[in-house]
Amino acid sequence: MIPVSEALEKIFALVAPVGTERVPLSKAAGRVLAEPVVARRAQPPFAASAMDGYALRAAEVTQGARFRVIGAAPAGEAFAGTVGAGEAVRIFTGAPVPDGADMVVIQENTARDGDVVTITDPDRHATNIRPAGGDFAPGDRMEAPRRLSPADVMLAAAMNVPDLVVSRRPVVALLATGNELVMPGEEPRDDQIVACNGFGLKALFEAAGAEARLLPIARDDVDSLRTALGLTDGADLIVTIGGASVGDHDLVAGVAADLGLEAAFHKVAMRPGKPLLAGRLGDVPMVGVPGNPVSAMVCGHIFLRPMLLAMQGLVARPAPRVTAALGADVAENGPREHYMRAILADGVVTPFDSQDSALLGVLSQSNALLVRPVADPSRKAGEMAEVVPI
Ligand SMILES: Nc1nc2c(c(=O)[nH]1)N[C@H]1C(S)=C(S)[C@@H](COP(=O)(O)OP(=O)(O)OC[C@H]3O[C@@H](n4cnc5c(N)ncnc54)[C@H](O)[C@@H]3O)O[C@H]1N2
Ligand code: MOO
Repeated sequence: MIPVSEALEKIFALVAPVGTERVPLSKAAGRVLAEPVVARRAQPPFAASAMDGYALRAAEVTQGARFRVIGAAPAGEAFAGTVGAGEAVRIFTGAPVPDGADMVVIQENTARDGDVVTITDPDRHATNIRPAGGDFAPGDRMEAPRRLSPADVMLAAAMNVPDLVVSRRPVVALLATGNELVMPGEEPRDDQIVACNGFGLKALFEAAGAEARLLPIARDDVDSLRTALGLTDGADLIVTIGGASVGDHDLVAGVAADLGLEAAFHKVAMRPGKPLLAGRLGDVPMVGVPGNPVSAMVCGHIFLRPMLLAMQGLVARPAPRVTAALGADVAENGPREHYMRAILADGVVTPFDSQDSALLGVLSQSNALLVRPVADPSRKAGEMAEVVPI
């Protein structure tokens, strides 16, 4: 058994960025930007009115001052002339401010009569003009790599860049193994169970930006496993579920070894997740997660998600942690790092009483994993602890 930190290093050593593709803005949200976005123009591209009102000379704004309205500037239609002394241009939000004007008086502070506008409130605390380039200048950059938020996509669009170079989505082949498994919706025999792990992991991987392909369930025999592993062509990562432990029917490590798996490790000092294995099958990294559903998902959060982010060109780093006060006393921990299913709320983390790695209901109610270091002594409520939000 190796420590979690060492296993994670070995996991990162198995992967490299999967390459890039160009996608239109409409498909870019949530993807990892692979090349910087460079602004093709300034924003605003001209000094723009921030309000509906009258463009004129600020120095002339006094109570009751009157201006002759010499034209109009709707958004998208600049007024071509120059605003002189005693003149104003009717202007609307977003329109270019005409030459000669250095202030927009909002229409609520004026009275209009024919082509004359009178100041009714000489409030000069704001010019109501957005300077050219006040947001960004041509050549300004949005740096890569970064996960593109909706606001990032909006910024790229404003920079007049219609498509972006992003990391390809890593393709994950997900292979559940076990004679006891049937697909959801089928009629299980009394001695069978419904395969759920693949669905949880698929959802987790896709939320991390990957594309996950659920392969048909492999039976606990060498031929079935070999066949199933042969269906992983084109995958950037193979993830097997179950059959990772030491029982007579736990064949994954053996079959993968026969197929040429270059093992990185098998067994990690963590709970749950001890039987985790990883290596390289030909050119393709492979990770075998344990069959217990909670173990599979915890390994997903602690190893596979960081791995998939690194494959998309993001910095290879462990699942982010926060600190929180314990909401209950906890007993001393043993020789494996314990990831306890817990609820994190208002800076307090409270683990569930039952931590059996088969309890899907508890996992579903949890929003955090309370991390108990190896050999951590018992702790009192109120002491600080590390937590991985999930
Ligand atoms: N003698 C020992 N027995 C076990 C050890 C050990 O060290 N010595 N380790 C235990 C630990 S810890 C774990 S975790 C499990 C994991 O073992 P496997 O990876 O071999 O998983 P399976 O035996 O195939 O399955 C375990 C459990 O999970 C259910 N399962 C499997 N796949 C799915 C799926 N896709 N969806 C839902 N449920 C699944 C399976 O039916 C079993 O109930 O081993 C311990 N044993
Ligand atoms: O390590 Mo197992 O994953 O406790 O259930």
